[in-house]
Amino acid sequence: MDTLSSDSKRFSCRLFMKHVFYGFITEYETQKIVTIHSYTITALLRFIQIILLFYSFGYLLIYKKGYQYQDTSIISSVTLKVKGIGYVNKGPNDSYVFDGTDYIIPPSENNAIFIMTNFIETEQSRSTCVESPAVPLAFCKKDSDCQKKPDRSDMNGRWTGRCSAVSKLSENKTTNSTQRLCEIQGWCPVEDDRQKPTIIQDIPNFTIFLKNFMEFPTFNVKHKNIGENLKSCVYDPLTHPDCPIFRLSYILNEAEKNVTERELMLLYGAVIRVKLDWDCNLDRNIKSCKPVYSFARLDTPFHEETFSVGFNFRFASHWKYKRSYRRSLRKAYGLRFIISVSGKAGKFDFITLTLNTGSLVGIFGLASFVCDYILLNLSKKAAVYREQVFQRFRSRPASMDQSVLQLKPRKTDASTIFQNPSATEREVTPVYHLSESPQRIHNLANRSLSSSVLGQQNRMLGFQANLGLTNPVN
Ligand SMILES: Nc1ncnc2c1ncn2[C@@H]1O[C@H](COP(=O)(O)OP(=O)(O)OP(=O)(O)O)[C@@H](O)[C@H]1O
Repeated sequence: MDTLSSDSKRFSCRLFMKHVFYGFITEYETQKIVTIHSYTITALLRFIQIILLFYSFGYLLIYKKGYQYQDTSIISSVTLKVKGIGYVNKGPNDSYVFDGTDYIIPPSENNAIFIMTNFIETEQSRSTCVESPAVPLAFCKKDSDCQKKPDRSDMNGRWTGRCSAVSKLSENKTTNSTQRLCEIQGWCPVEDDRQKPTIIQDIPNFTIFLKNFMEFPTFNVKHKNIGENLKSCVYDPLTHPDCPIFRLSYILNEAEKNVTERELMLLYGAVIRVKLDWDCNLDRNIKSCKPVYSFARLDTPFHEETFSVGFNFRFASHWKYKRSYRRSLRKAYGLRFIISVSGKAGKFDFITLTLNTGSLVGIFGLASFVCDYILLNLSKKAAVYREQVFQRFRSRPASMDQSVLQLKPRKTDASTIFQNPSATEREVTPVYHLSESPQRIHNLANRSLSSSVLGQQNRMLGFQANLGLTNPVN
């Protein structure tokens, strides 16, 4: 039984493949125009056509400039210059002034700039001193505690093996107590980053000049973000949208909306992304092409981060005083700006226009496809419409078909569905050779006609018909 059914499946598969193959080489399909008077389907067709017209020609071709060859490769160079005078209050009548050379570290970077907003400074010389209480291994009671201590990466020098007493100010800085810490040999005194930070004032009023030169190599077009006859200005989206000089307060506001976060950014540092986005229509004058500036914060907000907040690093300036080496160590917190430039340029191109128009015409044909599908499969009179739309025409005379009916079934014979669209399995007629005896032809015919193979074949053809490919079988 199983063998029989698997044989029949294989047979039906083979028949189907043969049918498809013979159809492919022997059946030519041509269009037939059928006019159907239906308000509903015509209204639907026009509605879809209007939508597709707006989408394909309005949106894709005109708004998205489907007539242009577009390219996103861009070569660019950015230089940044910050101006502004900051100051640090040391006491009631004591303040230090900081200019660009002091707070920009290093003086020049590629597509980035760091502005120091806060720092901890420690004057040091090479000697021995107690380790910082921030190092957990530093605490001791006697010298022997400091001997054979392991070396750790967070240490500020090398253990000398001595335990020294130092005075310690309480949290509220009112009482003095002593604590014992292991001594180290290194740059002394060690930095204590728990001390009061030195915040540089007036930073939000600084201005930053973003100078960008760029080229679209595909079109051999060069451009810059500085307009002609540009006078001293500061960017404002309404009054000076073309000015490339930005106030830091504007950038900070754009990058971070929360006031507390902004204050913490100045205290602990942050990373800000500045993006220049060019979108140039080269069919117009290149001078009318302006970049769009956008600013966003790249580091994690302080209320979300616990392990490492902000942005900081250390650097030192060295000098020699009375034959001994000295240095000023600075732990610098600040704003790091990363500049990225992206761009797109488009120019009219006849080949692109031709190719895109072809695609758009194809999209436009979707309207008829949808309506045909509804008409032939979902509408009440689908069967009637199908009968009118699909037609099989045989160029051979009917007599020839009759004679062929007398022939023996060949292995290659596929069943044929005749013109009647409501043909059932029983109307599917195989072809026979005359050489067979009438009894054998009768037996063969009965077996072929009742086989599930032809039923399946008809169902497949029905499926094809649903796709609008051939004559359907009900
Ligand atoms: N961050 C800034 N804020 C305000 N103006 C700036 C800034 N950077 C540059 N400028 C001004 O923009 C103009 C062009 O700057 P550019 O650096 O090309 O010229 P410069 O003569 O080298 O500038 P400067 O010597 O003043 O630093 C100059 O007038 C300059 O003073």
